[in-house]
Amino acid sequence: MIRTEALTKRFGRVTAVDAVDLEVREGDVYGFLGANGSGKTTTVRMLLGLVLATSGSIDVLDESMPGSARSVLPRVGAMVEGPGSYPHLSGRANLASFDATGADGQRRTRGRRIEEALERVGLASVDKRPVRAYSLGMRQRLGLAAAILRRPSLLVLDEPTNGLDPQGINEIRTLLLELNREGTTVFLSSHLLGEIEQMCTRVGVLDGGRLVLQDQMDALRGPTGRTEVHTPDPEQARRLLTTTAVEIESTDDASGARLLVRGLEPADLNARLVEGGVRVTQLSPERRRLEDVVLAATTSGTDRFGRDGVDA
Ligand SMILES: Nc1ncnc2c1ncn2[C@@H]1O[C@H](COP(=O)(O)OP(=O)(O)OP(=O)(O)O)[C@@H](O)[C@H]1O
Repeated sequence: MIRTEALTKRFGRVTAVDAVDLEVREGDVYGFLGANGSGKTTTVRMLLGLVLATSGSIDVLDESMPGSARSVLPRVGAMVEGPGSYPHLSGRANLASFDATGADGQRRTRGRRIEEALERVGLASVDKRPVRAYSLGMRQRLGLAAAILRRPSLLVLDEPTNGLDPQGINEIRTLLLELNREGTTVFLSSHLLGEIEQMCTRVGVLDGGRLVLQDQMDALRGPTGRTEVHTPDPEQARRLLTTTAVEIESTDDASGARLLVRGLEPADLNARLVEGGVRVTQLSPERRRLEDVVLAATTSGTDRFGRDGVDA
């Protein structure tokens, strides 16, 4: 759906985007993760033909950008750096005027599509108030409504949850996952690790303009080789597993303690614990956390990334 090769953008002496090879596949929810200033917005703008690349190539929906912008852009729903709208018009009027521009906004279905888009972003009940009276969250939703108005096969969204409260963030997440299930490929940029970890099937990490990591989320969050066990009997478990490397951490929940066990397959470990009379409330292979993977890949570490909904 999106493929770039050696995509580069220089602003004078600053290399904002440095030889980036993106690969976004059909059906992905692709999370484009990077700290503030790492080059996300510049990349997104190049994908959409809003900024010219210094060098490198871009294919979107199998066509070259920006050369094929006229045929590509009507099939891409986009929201970049805050939604643009006419402040004196209502939300509906904004969507109608947006839909009337460009080749594909079929007039016959416009009214129905506008209502459907407003409904999906949670703005169905908006009245005739002009957009200038909207809260930031409402504007963000309106921007998303514009992006999905033409039922695009690809959505490109730059920080789509910026300015939303936790409930709004949740609603937008749910909406994007729903659209994805219906067949829309979603590419979204974010500086929030938690957001990407929760939603995305594939991740690209930008660090100082370079793509330092790109892989399927499942592969990144692969098993560590340890098994995580929750038990109310940690000391008994430790005695039983004397020949095995065991780390014990206490947890706050009622399950007692969390044990990290290396050197035994989960099934064997489970059998041994049960035979030894150790009560087990939970047992599963430990998986790597996205935060650790990103930390290892980036020079700046993860300090400059926001946690879930909270800026660093
Ligand atoms: N028009 C411009 N002229 C000069 N430098 C620019 C321009 N646009 C971006 N830059 C620089 O390019 C680098 C990347 O910026 P960009 O906005 O793409 O990052 P970002 O990851 O989107 O950050 P943010 O999350 O803060 O928007 C920064 O160092 C920025 O100062």
